[in-house]
Amino acid sequence: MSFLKVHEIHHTYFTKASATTALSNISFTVEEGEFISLLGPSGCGKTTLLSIISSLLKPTEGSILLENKPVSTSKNEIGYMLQQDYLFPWKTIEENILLGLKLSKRLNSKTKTYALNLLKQMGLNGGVEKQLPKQLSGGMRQRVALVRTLATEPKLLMLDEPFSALDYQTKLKLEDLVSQTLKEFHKTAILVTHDIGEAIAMSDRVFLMSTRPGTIHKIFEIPDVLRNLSPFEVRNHEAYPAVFQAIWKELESLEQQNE
Ligand SMILES: Nc1ncnc2c1ncn2[C@@H]1O[C@H](COP(=O)(O)OP(=O)(O)OP(=O)(O)O)[C@@H](O)[C@H]1O
Repeated sequence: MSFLKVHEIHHTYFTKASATTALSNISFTVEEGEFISLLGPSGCGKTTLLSIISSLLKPTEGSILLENKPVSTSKNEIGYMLQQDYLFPWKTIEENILLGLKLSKRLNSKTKTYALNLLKQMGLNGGVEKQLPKQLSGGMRQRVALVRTLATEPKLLMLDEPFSALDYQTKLKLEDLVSQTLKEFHKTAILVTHDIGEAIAMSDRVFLMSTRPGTIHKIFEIPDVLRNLSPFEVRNHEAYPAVFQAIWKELESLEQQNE
């Protein structure tokens, strides 16, 4: 049994005047604890696919199974980390990270301690929990967003360009932190990114998507020597440039086909 099974997904957006086929014939499986990235040109359907996997959007055809069952939106099975942190500005950091637990009626002293400990583990201590989001830097706010995501202990994490609004140095540091945390908690994650380096540095496999309609064009297995390193170490490893070149070449040829 696969942890996540994406089976023959096909999706067309219909409007009164037109029909756009966003995804065609998408099938793959993801194992528990695996980290995969979706990489591809703009408009290849990455966001549509994430929405379908999280059951926020019903596909025209096909099915999604998480541990052999359809995904339930009510059970907090999926956690999100997005480009914007979406923290409530008028709520303290503590209130923000406990919100998911509160809404799902699972807030008790045990889950609260768990969330507050996660905050410390992310290096956010010294009274940060009593502060408001505007008092924190962009990188700190994304760390809070990660805590809020992990606090409800989701089975599957969706990371939709979570680092793209950050400066380069913060982004590299946060990639390391997220990667290390997800490995420690043995979390399964799907990352959407436009950054080839980030995809290689964080993933076990990189799915390259093509456009019109969106399909999985090619799957790149990241070599074993890079797998147990931190994203920062991966970027500096001698095996990294060859993987980068291979994906770059394939992406270029896809873009040429679209011109
Ligand atoms: N609500 C919608 N109605 C009609 N067409 C849509 C809708 N949402 C997306 N599309 C179309 O479906 C295709 C895939 O869009 P999607 O946003 O999933 O791509 P993406 O890979 O996430 O793009 P980007 O990298 O630019 O964020 C595009 O051609 C887009 O124009």
